[in-house]
Amino acid sequence: MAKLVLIRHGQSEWNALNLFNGWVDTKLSDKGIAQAKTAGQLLAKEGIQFDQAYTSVLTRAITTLHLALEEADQLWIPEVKSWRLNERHYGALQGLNKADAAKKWGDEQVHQWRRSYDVLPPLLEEQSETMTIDGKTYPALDRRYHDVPEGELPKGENLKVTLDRVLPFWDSDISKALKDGKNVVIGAHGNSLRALVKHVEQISDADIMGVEIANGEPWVYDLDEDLNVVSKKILKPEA
Ligand SMILES: O=C(O)[C@H](O)COP(=O)(O)O
Repeated sequence: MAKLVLIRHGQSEWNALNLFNGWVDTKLSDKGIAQAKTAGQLLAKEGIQFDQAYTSVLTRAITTLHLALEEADQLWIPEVKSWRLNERHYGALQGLNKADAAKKWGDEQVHQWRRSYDVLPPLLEEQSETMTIDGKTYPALDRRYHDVPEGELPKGENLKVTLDRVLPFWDSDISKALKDGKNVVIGAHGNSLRALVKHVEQISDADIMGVEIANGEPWVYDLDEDLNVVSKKILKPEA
């Protein structure tokens, strides 16, 4: 039996502004920092001893993982970062305000882009290394992606495409650690984690639309040796 803990990053600066984030490398807001620390306290209270951590190459997930592990006194555990755990690439929606997008394209269209399994967002015409919004420049598709296989650098992804690029890393690294009985923590993103949850819980394409993962609330699974879910709970801060 092994434990798998999924933590969506705390609120990012762009979550706070209600902007589509995707692969743009924004930082945690003050609220996000507090949520990450609370996640660590919740994990410490559960007494979970981790063996291995995984995270994306985006600052908001890495910082959340580190703050949570520090609170749980386990910042020392081995850690692997992979672009395959990045947020879903939101294509040409990145940097747009979600409410403005709903006014322009309609609530239903935006809901499909955000929650459906296989509807692609409008794609980027070209990839750029930075993204500037309200006079602030953020890293986007920069040198950290030099190891992405040719043709795989996304211009926009739905959940299906996200799952397709998360799975090779699940198979090569994460599932192996779990099968070795290691307790694993993954610090990642709303949609890369929804993709993993779909796979782990074998959720249908239709039902995954209703799955939401809140910022900074750890999802804790007990998995058997075939990685079937034995139990699951979501740790929530006291109201
Ligand atoms: O990329 C983003 O904007 C968020 O991290 C996830 O956004 P969503 O809830 O619109 O999928």
